[in-house]
Amino acid sequence: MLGTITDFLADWYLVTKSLHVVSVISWMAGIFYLPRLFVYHVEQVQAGSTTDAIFQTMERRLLRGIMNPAMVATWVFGLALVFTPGVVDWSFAWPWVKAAAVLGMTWFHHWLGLRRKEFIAGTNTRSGRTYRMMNEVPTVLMVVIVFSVILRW
Ligand code: HEM
Repeated sequence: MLGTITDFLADWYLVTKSLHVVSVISWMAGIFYLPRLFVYHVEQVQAGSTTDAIFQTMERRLLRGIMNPAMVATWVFGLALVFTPGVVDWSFAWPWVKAAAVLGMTWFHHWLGLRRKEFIAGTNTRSGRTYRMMNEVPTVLMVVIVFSVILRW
């Protein structure tokens, strides 16, 4: 049974990896853009206005329509790669570094989701500057992830 699954994963390795990268690109597009929307939302938009409603719609569609499915797909195809024979050697540092950075990225995604709920409730307390600074978190994590998965130390 287990042999059948690993054979299947080995046969589909390059397809799984392509789908992983496609999902990653979609997830990252949203993860970089949503905090930018929050910056404009805080700095330019009056709570309760029509523009507020438009921003909330854009934020909901980005998170629910793109980022959530893309994150799930990234995890599914990424874990399929982990279980593909010969892909990950846990005696190296890179899989651990990547795993830590990916958990950080997943935390950041959920942090953005919580902030979106505050915008809906009209209780956001964070400044545009905070959202600008938080935008650097996924940038740093992305650099760490790409270097670890490609250099494979
Ligand atoms: C969510 C959990 C994730 C898991 C479990 C995971 C796991 C993996 C594994 C095992 C590989 C295969 C490495 C190989 O075949 O050489 C891989 C490839 C890759 N991953 Fe992920 N990954 C995840 C998320 C991410 C994220 C968030 C990014 C980017 C921000 C990313 C970027 C890449 C890239 C670019 C490759 C292709 C590397 C290459 O072919 O040399 N992954 N991933």
